[in-house]
Amino acid sequence: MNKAVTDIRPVIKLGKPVYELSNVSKYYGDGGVVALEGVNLSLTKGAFHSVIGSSGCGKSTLLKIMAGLTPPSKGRVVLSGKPVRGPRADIGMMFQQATLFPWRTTVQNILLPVELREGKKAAEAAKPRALALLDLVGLKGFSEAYPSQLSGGMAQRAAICRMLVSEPDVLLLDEPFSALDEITRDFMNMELQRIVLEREASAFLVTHSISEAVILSDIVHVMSARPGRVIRSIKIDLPRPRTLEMAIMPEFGRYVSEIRDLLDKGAFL
Ligand SMILES: Nc1ncnc2c1ncn2[C@@H]1O[C@H](COP(=O)(O)OP(=O)(O)OP(=O)(O)O)[C@@H](O)[C@H]1O
Repeated sequence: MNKAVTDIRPVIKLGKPVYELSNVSKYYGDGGVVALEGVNLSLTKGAFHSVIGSSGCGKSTLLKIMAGLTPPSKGRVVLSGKPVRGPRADIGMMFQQATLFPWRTTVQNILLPVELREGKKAAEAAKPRALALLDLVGLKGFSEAYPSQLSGGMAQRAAICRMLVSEPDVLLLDEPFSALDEITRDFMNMELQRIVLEREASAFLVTHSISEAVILSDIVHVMSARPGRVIRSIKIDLPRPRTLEMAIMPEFGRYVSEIRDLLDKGAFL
């Protein structure tokens, strides 16, 4: 048996914990599908965390539980000292597809969460913030454009604005750029890093890509195959801001092989 896998280390803490998951399990149906079993995670304030694991190991389930979209069958999820029992304004989410409503303009799409939560007046008041966010993501001048007039990368930038408009402390990202071509995806990842650093937000990214996890994260959590558990949390000691050129550094290569080794062997034990 691979020694690294049996050596389950406690999660490395970088700063103040903002999210705490204790012993979280999730069973689907009448308990026939054990998606997660005893997951313990601690996310630190202002840090970029990612979770990687084989297909079906429970990554999206974990994210949905963290977002309050589905309850855990067992265990506790606490964010900023308060249990997560449903969607909250301090949690921002982004998925693989931008899912913008085609009949709303870009800015109307961005303001939708505010409108749904606080009404039309509050959404109108938040418009300058939405326009500033469009500027931040390089979409200045596209506020009145409809989704059909945006490219895939532009639509995902608009989705970033929609996630940020409520000024969440935590960003939960479920493979947000995996539908984009590689060049756009690399670029968007660097943009994401810039935004997260600028806003001092905490981020949690679900990804299938080892290099994406390493280039973006302070900590990479490796999950076992179903039922998913966090088998190892690896601190990535590369300087910030990260650049795509860092992928040729020997340390980068070492992190990638360590994670690949865990996924090849340990994650399937
Ligand atoms: N609503 C549901 N009802 C029943 N089973 C479910 C449900 N959602 C997920 N599952 C099961 O739970 C397990 C974990 O699914 P999940 O989508 O969380 O995995 P994942 O790691 O995100 O997968 P992928 O990497 O392929 O997207 C899978 O076996 C899946 O079939």
